[in-house]
Amino acid sequence: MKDYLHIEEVAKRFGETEVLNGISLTIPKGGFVALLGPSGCGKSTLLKIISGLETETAGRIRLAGEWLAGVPAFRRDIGVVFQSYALFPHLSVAENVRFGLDMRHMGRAEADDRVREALALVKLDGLGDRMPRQLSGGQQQRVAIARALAIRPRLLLLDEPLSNLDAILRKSVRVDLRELHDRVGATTVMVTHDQEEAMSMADKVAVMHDGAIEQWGSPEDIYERPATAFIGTFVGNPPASMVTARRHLSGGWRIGDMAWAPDPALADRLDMVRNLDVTLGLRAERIDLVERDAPGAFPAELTSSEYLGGERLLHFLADGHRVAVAHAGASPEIGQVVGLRPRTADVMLFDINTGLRIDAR
Ligand SMILES: Nc1ncnc2c1ncn2[C@@H]1O[C@H](COP(=O)(O)OP(=O)(O)OP(=O)(O)O)[C@@H](O)[C@H]1O
Repeated sequence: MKDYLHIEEVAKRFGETEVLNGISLTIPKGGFVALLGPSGCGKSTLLKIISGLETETAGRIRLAGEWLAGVPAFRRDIGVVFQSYALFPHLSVAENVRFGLDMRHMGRAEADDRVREALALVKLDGLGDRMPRQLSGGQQQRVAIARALAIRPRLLLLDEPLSNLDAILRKSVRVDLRELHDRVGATTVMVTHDQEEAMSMADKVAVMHDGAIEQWGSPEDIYERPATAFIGTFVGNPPASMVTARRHLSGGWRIGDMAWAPDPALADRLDMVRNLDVTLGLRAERIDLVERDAPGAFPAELTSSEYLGGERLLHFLADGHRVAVAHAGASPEIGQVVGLRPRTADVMLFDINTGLRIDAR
């Protein structure tokens, strides 16, 4: 079912404040979608509206063929996992997982089976009698997921599910979560502000900004073809560096006050830009370090260097613009001026005024 979850023009206002302005999304059965955006962009509000904990001001939502308007949260068969896990501290692990089943007045034997099945799914078999405080953070998070899965939800909603875990655990749990999603055939919507999490787990990502979806695409689309400069600076580790190039009246280009002669193929692309100024989006792994006056390069001074194991992330200043470069060879000295040559085909061009990407590569 291609439009298993169908969100149509959903808007939300709190008083005068418009938090969501007409969100539309369609998610197939079995899909794993991430809502990615900075704090305050409205992603949690959208999740709450889907789950029935908030009511939309306008628009409508259909799940598995059923319009949800007026259907209370507990009748939607949606499993929700919040950032804080919200386990009941005075209930055992099994009782926590059972909670939604008791709410649905499920018979004891069937509920016992479901609890056992859900705990096995998250690999916590045998820990049903423990209390939440006797579990690690990662285990508690899995109990919260087991509780959401026990009701065999039509939809699984995850709100920043990994944010309470330490960095190492987060990386392994994100693999576990994705595998679990595939194994149980769930359909999942996850909210996160962490681009790495969104890109590594989801089939499709909705990048949200100021209550709207700025781009909807696969992780590759979002990384390779960001629709706006905002997305370029939000996605990627490190994010793309943004550099303003200015057309010089006597021909050629400048970066700040420095003359820059882009290689001919890039110059052709730049020549199609109508404005005087253009924003170049440069990915750290797609810039070569060369002699300062090598063809196609612009000069930049090394200001700091981070060792990342295997390679370094070098931070340069090019006449006021910060540029990050991933580099595996020997590092220049701090303060040294070298040439940075962006790989022509990988340079992203954005409109200086609107931030929209100019050319389709
Ligand atoms: N009940 C409410 N009443 C008034 N304003 C609210 C309410 N809930 C959320 N907001 C506002 O709506 C905006 C979006 O909030 P939301 O929690 O959806 O953002 P978010 O993208 O999930 O951010 P975060 O990652 O920080 O949770 C914020 O400006 C927030 O202050």
